[in-house]
Amino acid sequence: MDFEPPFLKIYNTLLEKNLGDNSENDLYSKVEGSEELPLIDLEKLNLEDPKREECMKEISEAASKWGFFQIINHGISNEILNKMISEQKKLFYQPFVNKLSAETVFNLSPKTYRWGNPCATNLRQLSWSEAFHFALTDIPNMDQHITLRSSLEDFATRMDTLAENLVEILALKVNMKSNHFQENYLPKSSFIRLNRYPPCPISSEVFGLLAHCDTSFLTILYQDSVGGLQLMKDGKWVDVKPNPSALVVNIGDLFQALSNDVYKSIKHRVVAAEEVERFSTAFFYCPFNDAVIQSENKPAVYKKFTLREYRQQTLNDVKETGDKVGLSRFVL
Ligand SMILES: C=C1C[C@]23C[C@@]1(O)CC[C@H]2[C@@]12CC[C@H](O)[C@@](C)(C(=O)O1)[C@H]2[C@@H]3C(=O)O
Ligand SMILES: O=C(O)CCC(=O)C(=O)O
Ligand SMILES: [Fe+2]
Repeated sequence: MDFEPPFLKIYNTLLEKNLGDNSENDLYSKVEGSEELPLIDLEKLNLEDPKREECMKEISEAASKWGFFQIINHGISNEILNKMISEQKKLFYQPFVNKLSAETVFNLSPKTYRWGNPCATNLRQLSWSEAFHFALTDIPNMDQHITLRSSLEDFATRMDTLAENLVEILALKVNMKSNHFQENYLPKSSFIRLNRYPPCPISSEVFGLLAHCDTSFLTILYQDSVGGLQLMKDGKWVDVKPNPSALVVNIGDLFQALSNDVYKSIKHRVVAAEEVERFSTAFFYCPFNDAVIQSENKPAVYKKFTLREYRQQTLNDVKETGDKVGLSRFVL
């Protein structure tokens, strides 16, 4: 199919070198934890205290204990989510050569389309997936993509409001001012990442997406019903089972730093499926690039840094090592 990225061809050298090598072959051996990821009903936020307060507590406890939780009654309609996925499919089903030249062929911003991990140095770092990134600020200019633009706009508007509500609740619980995010981090550099995980003939050898933490304050993810997302909990990989009415929320590196490690940015990855393709859509809630990330708490765990510095460090690390090093680069 001419829309599939040529993973096998490009990964050939690394695969030939490593297939049959057991140290690289036990990729999925540690999977399975029995604990259930918190599922939080946001409907309770519309009720009177103590129900509302209880819900806020559930959110902050999940963010500190798990760094991950699922939400239901989140207010984003199935219509908006389905419309997004159907536009996403249309985009991924374009010929691979056109996706590669998305800047010229589709008149999209540079680096909108990404596939695999061009910097991988070993099997553990290969990723059997492709993605499109859309900065929220670029979406209004997508004149040549009317239906995609409208889906992205609807999705972004709802996700942005939801993310704002969640970060404000989380901020309150670590004694930050209730409008901390509004006052300090506007305009934002939030973006949407459309993910596609093609069927993978060597699914026991490579990941759909290698283990990473997100560079964001908070990420909200919509996943289809295929499954494959796993998160690290107490040293074990735990499946995030698909729930069609839920969205997955996770704390990103920036909120971990801002909360001085109260909230946790947790490693997660996606296991590749052999027979079926999988789609997910992620909203990364981020401040403007020169926003300073610094906790008020003492003693501070991290040096103060700007998002720009953090992104640059990540880029360099990925280029040099194939992997994102992350927050440990900024420990005091
Ligand atoms: C190779 C990589 C690119 C990535 C960092 C990683 O090591 C693994 C996942 C990628 C990801 C996914 C979420 C965000 O889009 C991102 C910016 C991040 O923080 O982790 C990207 C990284 C990237 O594109 O540089
Ligand atoms: O597809 C998923 O379930 C997770 C995607 C993800 O982690 C990301 O886009 O950062
Ligand atoms: Fe992620």
